Amino acid sequence: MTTVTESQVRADEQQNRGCSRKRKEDPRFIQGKGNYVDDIKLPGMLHGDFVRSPFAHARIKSINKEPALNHPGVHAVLTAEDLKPLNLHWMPTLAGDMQAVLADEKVAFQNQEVAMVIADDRYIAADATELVEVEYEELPVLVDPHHAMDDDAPVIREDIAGKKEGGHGLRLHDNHIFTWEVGDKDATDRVFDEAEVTVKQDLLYPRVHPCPLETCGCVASFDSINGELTVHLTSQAPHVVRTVFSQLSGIAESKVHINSPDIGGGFGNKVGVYPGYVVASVASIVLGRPVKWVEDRIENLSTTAFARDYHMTGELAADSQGRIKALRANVLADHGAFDSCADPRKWPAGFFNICTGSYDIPTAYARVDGVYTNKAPGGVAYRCSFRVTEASYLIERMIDVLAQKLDIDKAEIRRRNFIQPEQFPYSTPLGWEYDSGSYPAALERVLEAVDYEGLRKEQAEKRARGKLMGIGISTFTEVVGAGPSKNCDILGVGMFDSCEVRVHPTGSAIARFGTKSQGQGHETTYAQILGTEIGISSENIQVEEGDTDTAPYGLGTYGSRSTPVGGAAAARAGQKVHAKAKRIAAHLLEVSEDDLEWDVDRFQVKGVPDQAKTMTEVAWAAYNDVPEGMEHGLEAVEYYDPPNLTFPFGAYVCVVDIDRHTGESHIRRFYALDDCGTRINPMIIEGQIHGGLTEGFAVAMGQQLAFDEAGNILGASLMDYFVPTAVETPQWELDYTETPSPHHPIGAKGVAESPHVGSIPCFSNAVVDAFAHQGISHMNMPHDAYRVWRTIHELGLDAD
Ligand code: PCD
Ligand SMILES: [Cu+]
Repeated sequence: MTTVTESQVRADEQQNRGCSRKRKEDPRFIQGKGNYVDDIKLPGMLHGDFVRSPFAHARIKSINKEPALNHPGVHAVLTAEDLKPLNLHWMPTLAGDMQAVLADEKVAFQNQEVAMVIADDRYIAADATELVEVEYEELPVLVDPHHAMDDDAPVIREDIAGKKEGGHGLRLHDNHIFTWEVGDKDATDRVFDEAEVTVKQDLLYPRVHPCPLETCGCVASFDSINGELTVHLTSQAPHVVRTVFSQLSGIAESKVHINSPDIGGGFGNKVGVYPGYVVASVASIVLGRPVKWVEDRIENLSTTAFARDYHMTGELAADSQGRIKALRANVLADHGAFDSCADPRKWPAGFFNICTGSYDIPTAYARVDGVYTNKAPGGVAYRCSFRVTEASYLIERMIDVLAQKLDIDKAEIRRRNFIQPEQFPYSTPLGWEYDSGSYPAALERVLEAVDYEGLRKEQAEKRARGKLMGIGISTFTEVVGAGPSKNCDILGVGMFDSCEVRVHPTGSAIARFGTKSQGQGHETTYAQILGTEIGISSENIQVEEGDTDTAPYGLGTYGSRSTPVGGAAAARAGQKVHAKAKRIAAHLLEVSEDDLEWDVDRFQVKGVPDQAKTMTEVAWAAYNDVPEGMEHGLEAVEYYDPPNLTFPFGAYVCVVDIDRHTGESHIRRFYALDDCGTRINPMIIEGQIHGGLTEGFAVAMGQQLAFDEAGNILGASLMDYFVPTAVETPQWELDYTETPSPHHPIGAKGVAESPHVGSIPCFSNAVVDAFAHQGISHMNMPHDAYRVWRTIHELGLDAD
């Protein structure tokens, strides 16, 4: 009895896996001691700022740098002409396309980078950008992707005009990028032809932006004596950047040093390589001084990677009982002027083929066509594992559309279609193998928690009185943790991830990873994973990421891959340390390994708990008393290539009251149950879910990057772009179930994106549900007050 309690006390003191311990990184963040790129100041550092195009599509007739060069404090003005001799005026994108680093003879989106002014400080640089005289000849502008493939559409990319092959296969038009098809088209068509019921709906997922609080930036510093390039940069994937920089510049990868310091939010915006990084690096090489480039808010919103812009048509075929027989999805994807979508190389539409969701749909087919338009490039996974948000929106909206058509309750139709727990591992018709899930239980738990029956009764009463109340449900499945390297790579590098851990003589440790936290709390949670495996406290394990000189190679943090891949590497590296420690302990105790048992932080002789060696003792011995033939030291390295992705899921309910005079939505309740398998730090998970739900609320209720007919971006500042504060943000109610991943070493799945992926359709479903009795089955996002009011007004519901 006493020993159990006593080891429990020791386990609690370690604050390892499962403990809601406070975040180790927070003392520095909350005391203003974080170190962000813009905090870095090097001796002799200069500052760059871009001259950007006012037009969305125009030919550059001439550029006159002289007036800017004559301005005091200006050191250089770089244009595409200056980069040409170095062959750096274009750069390859992650999607197999090329992107202009500085506009080469023409511009193809508003605010495109045309020249960089490098000056003594940021203010001089900004002033001097206005002195650079650029003569433009305007060209016809293509804004609407639906007209991209018209015969008379303006050709956006003259550099590849007439090319029949792109980075992802055949091109059908000069503005066409790729067609991506998955599933069985003929079989799907046949099911639709014979189906009792079919529904079809156009769904616009507008262009939005991840909008991290810290914008993108870098400080590039070239050491001409040793030929080494150091770049401090806001990257979610520093090692990939190092490889790209080495390939672009011809500098040996060992002489390229990329360092991502603290990052103030990434959300997918900081995955790609931006022109600013390249031009600042060139400027540093040319001028022999460090050069800093940091975007302002408008530059961030209007030029660095956007997300979504998916113009989708969803179709379901079902029987009269609402059992789905087939799904068909057609998507037109607006990728802007260059295809710099950040997806694993072989996945031009990301993981959009998760669009069959949590449902047992026997037959399916999806097609995505990417096109060029005169908009900024991007296509990043804004809190979503590569187009999963779009997929989840499609299926969660479509199942509601079907429910309304058949007049079946929206919870009931989900019940009738769920993949059942005993069907896992489950193979989907579009190619995934879901590792585990327990969907019906999650839904029932949530319905009970919110008193779903009661809410429906209340809604009926309110409707009778002319009031608008909506109940939204979303029962989504996410796919996170890319990997497996056999089908996921970035520029040819397989998507494994890594952990290196070293236990010091006195029993504390340092661990380094190939991922990169942007606020997620990796310094805490990785330490907790390692702590449990090794048997030392998370407090005594220092976690480092982001410096490519010291961290092992890894593919970075996005797509909620850190826990599924980096976390797995941590667990396995910890297990390797444990195995060696056990041999040392056996040697110290003079017994065979088989006679030892593990208890929280020590090896003890079976049945004789007094004879034990703690990890602190073992660590010391690793440096002075190891068994014969064993190397000294106590460390391990793991490069983990996951056998599959992980499939977290959830069940959400949203209750909204809509004011029929103003169109304003009040989210009265939002109940979110998430299942991410084994939970490492419940408090961090709660924070991640709050963040994801808030960003989901932002997207569904207000975010949009809109353009006018001339391709001018509308509202690219925080005056217009909706970033909810505590004032607008609803109160979240959280819950969980725990279905471990069968293939992850400790059963953990990712969690950070799930609330975003799952909540957006839930908000939409709630808003639409408020109008269901009026025959409305879909409304496009964002559901801001004006747009909702327009629907109310068209229906005449605001009369009196
Ligand atoms: N089971 C479990 C899971 C998880 N966790 C935790 O949580 C977190 C998270 O995780 P994950 O899910 O794995 O993820 P990651 O990878 O780490 O991260 C990423 C994500 O994350 C999120 N979140 C966040 N937060 C913050 N603060 N910030 C940021 O920026 C951010 N971002 C966002 C995004 S967008 Mo993408 O990139 O789009 O794709 S993707 C993303 C960490 O800490 C971890 O550890 C735990 O605990 N448990
Ligand atoms: Cu995505």
